[in-house]
Amino acid sequence: MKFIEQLENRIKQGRHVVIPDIKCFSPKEGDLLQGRNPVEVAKTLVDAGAPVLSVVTESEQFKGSMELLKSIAEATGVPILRKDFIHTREDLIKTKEYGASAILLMFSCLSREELTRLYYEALELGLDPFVETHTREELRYAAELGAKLVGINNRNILELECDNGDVGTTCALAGEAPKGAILVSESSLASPDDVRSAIRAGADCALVGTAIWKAENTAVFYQMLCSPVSVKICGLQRSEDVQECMNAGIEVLGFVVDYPKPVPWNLKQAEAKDLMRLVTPSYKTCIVTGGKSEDIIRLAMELRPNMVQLHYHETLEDTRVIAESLSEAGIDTIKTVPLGPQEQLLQFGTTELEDIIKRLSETKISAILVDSREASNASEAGKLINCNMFRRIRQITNKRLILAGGLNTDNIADMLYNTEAEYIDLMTGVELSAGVKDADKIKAIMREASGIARKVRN
Ligand SMILES: O=P(O)(O)OC[C@@H](O)[C@@H](O)c1c[nH]c2ccccc12
Repeated sequence: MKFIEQLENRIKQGRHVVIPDIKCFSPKEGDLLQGRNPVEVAKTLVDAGAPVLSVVTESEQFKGSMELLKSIAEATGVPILRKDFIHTREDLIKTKEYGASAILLMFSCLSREELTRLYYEALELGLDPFVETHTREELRYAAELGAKLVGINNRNILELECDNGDVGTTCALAGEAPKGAILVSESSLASPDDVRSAIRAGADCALVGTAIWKAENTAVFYQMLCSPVSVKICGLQRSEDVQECMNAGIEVLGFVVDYPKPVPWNLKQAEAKDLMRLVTPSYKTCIVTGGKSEDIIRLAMELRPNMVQLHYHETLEDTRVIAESLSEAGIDTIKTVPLGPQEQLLQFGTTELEDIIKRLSETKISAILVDSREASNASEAGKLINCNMFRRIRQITNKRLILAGGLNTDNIADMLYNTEAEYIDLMTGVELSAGVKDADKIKAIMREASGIARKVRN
């Protein structure tokens, strides 16, 4: 039970547990190695914290091998799941001989009788059976079998990863998973947010292959996948700070552009463009702006960020129009909710926070940012928001909720503990002076956000 035990121990520690899939080739994406040695990549992932590994040994479609399994088992020493199309007892014996601790058994290519027989033979040989499902019925059968380690493949493996399955499969099926089993969401997970969605839906861990192989920095990307909290750093103005954020695993890099009021972080469109060009695809860009809807939409179309944050006097109607138009272009909209009564009246015609949140939730925005800093005090040092209020807001919306305003290295641990925020946004709290970020502070924030030093709630 080495594989299961190792996973269980890690799940208890409160970080998101991600099983990296060592996969040389994807029928959909082609060569994933790009000249790298898979054994070295496996070592990098274990050094980055991977508690276990999965190795695809299937040779025709995925270009794996048993020798690869053996080399990785020897080089890393962590428990390994062998992924292949397993049919016979001999396959199991060989799996054990080559150093794996767990074996994949798939409903998609085994009858129930075959799977049941192999399940018990695996146990007898001291291998942890990993039962892979894709439907409700298969999950029900996994429960009847008493499986302790159950995967939901988000894709239909018989289509060799070419179908459009996504984390939605896990969200739809997780409720049906056998109680007490470790539930793994596998395939198609591309970002830390996909991992969070799978875990929010009820998975205990995620198995990620392709996305890890496509990332520019394997270790940093792996750590981002394991971070329960997503960090956004705003007000970037210098190329070295953009680089520091990426090195530290900051998920969202924010640029204040054409803000209608003078603030020290403001960039011109061309300056923002140059900085945003440095951001590689594992990270997301956000422009923070405000003003007239048409200007905001035009700016977004020029700069093509992943998201636009409306942080000025935009009304509910402006927000609706902007979010609608940006979502068609694949750009997410974040709206900052004003906390002062005057701004609330101006933008939403009411001072009832609950109403404001409900109305915003009906628009196409993807996230609501709760910030003590608003248009009237945009350049002052932020003060902390009320944690109870933040938690209350979360009860009334399904939108992502971003915590912002006055967060810094001194208060981050308490604020994360008291709000249970999954998305946080910092600006002045990681600065030496306006627009100059401090790499050490950024790293300290990441340590807290990734759960390494997190207080655990009982
Ligand atoms: O690369 P992805 O989309 O993260 O998927 C990994 C893994 O789930 C997938 O490779 C897989 C799932 N089940 C399998 C069975 C055999 C071979 C491969 C697989």
